[in-house]
Amino acid sequence: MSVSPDRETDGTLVDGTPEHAAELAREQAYVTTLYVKLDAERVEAQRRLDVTLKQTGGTPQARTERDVATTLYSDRLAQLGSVEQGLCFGRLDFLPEQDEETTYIGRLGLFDEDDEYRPLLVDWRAPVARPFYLATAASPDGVRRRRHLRSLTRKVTGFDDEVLDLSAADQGQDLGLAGEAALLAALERRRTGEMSDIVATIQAEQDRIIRAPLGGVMVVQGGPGTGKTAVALHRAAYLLYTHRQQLTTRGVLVVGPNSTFLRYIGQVLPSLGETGVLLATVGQLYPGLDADGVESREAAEVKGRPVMADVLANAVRDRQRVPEPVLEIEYERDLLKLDRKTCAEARTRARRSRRPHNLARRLFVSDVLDALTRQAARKLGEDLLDAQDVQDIRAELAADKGIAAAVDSLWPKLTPEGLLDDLFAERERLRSAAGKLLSEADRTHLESGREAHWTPADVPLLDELAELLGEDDTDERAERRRRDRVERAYAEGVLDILEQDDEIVDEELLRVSDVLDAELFAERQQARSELTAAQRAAQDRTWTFGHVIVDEAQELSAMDWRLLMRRSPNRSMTLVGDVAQTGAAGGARTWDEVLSPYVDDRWKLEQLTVNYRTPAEIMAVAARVLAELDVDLKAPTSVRETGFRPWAAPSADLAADLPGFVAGELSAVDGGTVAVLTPAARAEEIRELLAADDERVSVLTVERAKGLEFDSVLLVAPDEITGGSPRGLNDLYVALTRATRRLGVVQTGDAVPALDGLG
Ligand SMILES: Nc1ncnc2c1ncn2[C@@H]1O[C@H](COP(=O)(O)OP(=O)(O)OP(=O)(O)O)[C@@H](O)[C@H]1O
Repeated sequence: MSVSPDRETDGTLVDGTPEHAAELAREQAYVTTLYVKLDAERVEAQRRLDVTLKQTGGTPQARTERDVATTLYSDRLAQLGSVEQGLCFGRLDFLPEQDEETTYIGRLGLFDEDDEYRPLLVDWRAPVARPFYLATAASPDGVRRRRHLRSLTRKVTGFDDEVLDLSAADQGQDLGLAGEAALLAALERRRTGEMSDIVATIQAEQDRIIRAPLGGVMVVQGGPGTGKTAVALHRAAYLLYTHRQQLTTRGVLVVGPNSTFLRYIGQVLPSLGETGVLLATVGQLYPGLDADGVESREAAEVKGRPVMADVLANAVRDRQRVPEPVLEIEYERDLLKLDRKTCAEARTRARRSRRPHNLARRLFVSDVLDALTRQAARKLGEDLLDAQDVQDIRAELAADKGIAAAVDSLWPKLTPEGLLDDLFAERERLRSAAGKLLSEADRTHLESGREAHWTPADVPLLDELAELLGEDDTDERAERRRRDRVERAYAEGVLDILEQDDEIVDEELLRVSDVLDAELFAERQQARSELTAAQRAAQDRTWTFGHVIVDEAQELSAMDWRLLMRRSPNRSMTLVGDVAQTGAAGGARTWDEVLSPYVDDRWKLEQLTVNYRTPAEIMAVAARVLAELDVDLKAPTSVRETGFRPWAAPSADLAADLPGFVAGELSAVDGGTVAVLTPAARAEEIRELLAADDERVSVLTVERAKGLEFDSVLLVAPDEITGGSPRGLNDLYVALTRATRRLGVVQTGDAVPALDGLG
């Protein structure tokens, strides 16, 4: 290669030189054409939507066509709107022998219709984009150069090149990073309180997880800051792109630990053009409730134990009673009697049906009515009655309020909420249902933690009860089946019409026949009532998702897992977490323990090893805590150093000292975010202390800070954090690893040995 002042020795252009400026101008020109194309697509999608919306009336077929087209164009418009920022962020140039054209990579695919649909921009999720994330100097996959484009609004502000030849193979590749300059720039930026997407800088170990096959259970274990949350969300976007057919109708569920966390990650998927994902906490997975009540750690732990499934099953059985010894019922100025034996037989038959309580009730009621009818008939003189008379008597008995009340007292209709409320409120009921399954102390926790609000740990119990109780919706279902038949016949006709109409099916969108058969179509049409799959799923407890992603999965209890497994009967799941960060008393110690009841050993473990968040200086402190937790656990390797050493300071008077520490950190992070992490018992006091309304400062317990990150972290009273729970050291580890730049420890009490040596 000839030596040029415009070039580094590896052939990359030197910033500030004329050749660099010329190249930047060429990239700007190309990116400008992409935005012109994007604008044209928007105009066209809007035009088609307007035309569609203007159509009114017509046959049912015409209305259906219109609804399909409206949804397609609205989705398309939303997608085109979401990719404005950083539309194109990468470029691949291939080795001459590859005979491949230069490829530009971005947030969605754009094609040139006038040139045989030549790709102008390749969606990051498309297979051809893969070398952008995977190619390395040692294994270049035909790639000669990878370029990261930097931009601000529609202006290209710069680019970073990597030439993938072997002479570069050992440079800065210890961690196998791709696009190191772009990556470090992304990591250095100030945090805003909302997570950003990482499409431009996904690393190879992350890419393999994002693009793993849809089926089966995959666990992604990784230390703090290794990008588990980022990977989980990008995986959702990838799966929706690659398996749209399967996933748009059933939807994707992403479960997070609390609402603060969901707000933090809420913008990532929309920024990737995906809106059809349901983000929820376990506490939100029981329709009609947003269970955010607070209770003691002990009560939550007991509620999460697997034996609670048996306790609840017993509680339901306890409500299926028989008279002791006879129940007398007044009927038409006479007395009918229900004896223990008759009722016990009816109960056995109903239980043996294995139907849920409210459905088995029909059998019980029917047997009891038969017995009462026989009695009433005998009194009237059996010989005088024909079959119709007997049937009439039965119908009258069935309609009698006194008899209904008597039957109810033996086998009542129950709701999950009513039953759980009674169970925790009435000592005797709980004692009977728990038997030896819970100790007296356990029961006291359940009784004493009663609040007006349902708590997150109540939700899996309510869900379990909903399964045990069932809902007697026989009449509704018959009506639904009738509607289904009509809709399906109708859908077959509509599919034919759509197939023939190119106006309706945009080339960039999926062809209707690719994604729908008549059955699916009918299913969608039913739901067409303006709701997305995610919205419908949120209202339907029995909804099963196409894929379930769980973040901070280590925190879930055994009962939470039972609920989630019901939502994913096909076991298509991605579970991300870190067993070293488990804070919940009933959370996971090992993944095997969590999963073996459901999938035995048929699950796959993937690991993430590089920490993108926490600088090496802070990670060195956290690693000491981790070693104390378990010598076999290895902390992830930090991708960068900041040169800033974490500090510790004693404080005998927090009220006097803390505001000053916070102000110091705020100015040090220059517009960034500061978190004050506190033991739960001090949270209120500290919130009052720092009452000044600065949205850059958050006061959080470690539990609430899980999964979040801040430019600076001030950790108050670490000794109270470690001493505050049986998993105190895990909590300390979580707290230390929330910082992206700075860490300060404010000691109010005893020193914590693992933190010795902080300056
Ligand atoms: N490839 C990447 N490019 C740019 N930023 C990244 C990349 N991977 C991760 N990050 C950033 O690193 C930070 C940590 O990522 P994330 O929160 O997903 O980690 P985590 O493993 O879920 O952490 P924790 O276990 O502490 O919750 C985030 O700011 C994320 O955007």
